[in-house]
Amino acid sequence: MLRAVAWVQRGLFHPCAGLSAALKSSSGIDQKGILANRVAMVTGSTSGIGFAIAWRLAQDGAHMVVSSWKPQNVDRAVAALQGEGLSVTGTVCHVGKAEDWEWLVATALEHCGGVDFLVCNAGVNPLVGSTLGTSKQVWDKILNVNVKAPALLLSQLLPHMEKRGRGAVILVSSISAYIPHVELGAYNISKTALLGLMRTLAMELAPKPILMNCLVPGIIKTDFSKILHQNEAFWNLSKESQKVQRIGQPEDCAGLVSFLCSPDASYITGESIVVAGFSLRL
Ligand SMILES: NC(=O)c1ccc[n+]([C@@H]2O[C@H](COP(=O)([O-])OP(=O)(O)OC[C@H]3O[C@@H](n4cnc5c(N)ncnc54)[C@H](O)[C@@H]3O)[C@@H](O)[C@H]2O)c1
Repeated sequence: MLRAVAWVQRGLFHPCAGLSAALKSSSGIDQKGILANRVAMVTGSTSGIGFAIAWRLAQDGAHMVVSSWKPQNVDRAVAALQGEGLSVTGTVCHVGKAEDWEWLVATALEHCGGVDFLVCNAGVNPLVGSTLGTSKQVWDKILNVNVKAPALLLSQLLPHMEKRGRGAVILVSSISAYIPHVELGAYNISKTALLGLMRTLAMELAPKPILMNCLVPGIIKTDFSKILHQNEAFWNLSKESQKVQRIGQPEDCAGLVSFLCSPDASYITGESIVVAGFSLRL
């Protein structure tokens, strides 16, 4: 199986040994798996949930566009996927910066031929504290990265996605949209807004071949959630409502995203699917 990697930097294009092959593999040659011949873009995909998703989609045959705001992390993620013989293009993108997501879209179009699946995973929470004590600066950061960036990135990408036929967008929300974590107010609100964004776009995009769904993770063991999963009192309390008696792993989220991108999910849109070891309906 031909697999390839390219590492693309803004203003400085590094055609490493695999680039021409990356173009070939993104156009479908030698790719195998349920997502073969498709291109998937995951934001914030150099660690945690985003990386697990990128890994899984690549294992399932997609050519991956991985990105994050730190070049060294992109480098590491690309090398890890490449080490498994998977097909990947990596570039730096801070999703809160318009010039970065414009570059991300241009890179995917030029070097991968387009995008079929967009997973808006990058998210921030710079604040632990009172909601009404949140500064304008913090509100701006949280809403820019967590809510506006997915909408604006998709608005750039959508015309190109439609042209390629069936596509899927998955927004990564959070269980805190349903059960707000105390002291994470602005973050909770941003993740609730993502549910609204998904539902609205599912309606607006219904005539197009693009499916819109939300992944809603519970507590998943990553650097991002350290503040929660390393807090013994919090975890003991969580276990009481948690049905599956273990903390979630990033990989627990990845299979669902692969399914939502697969032809088996072609009649599913407008859904928010909780991956939390419990159900809000129980
Ligand atoms: N871990 C959890 O318990 C949990 C629960 C619910 C929702 N989530 C959501 O899942 C998503 C991923 O979180 P994670 O736990 O994997 O965190 P993580 O810290 O392990 O990974 C976050 C990734 O996003 C990247 N990133 C951060 N800010 C960025 C920016 N401005 N532009 C581009 N990339 C950026 C980081 O470099 C990293 O690759 C987030 O949206 C988070 O809100 C996480």
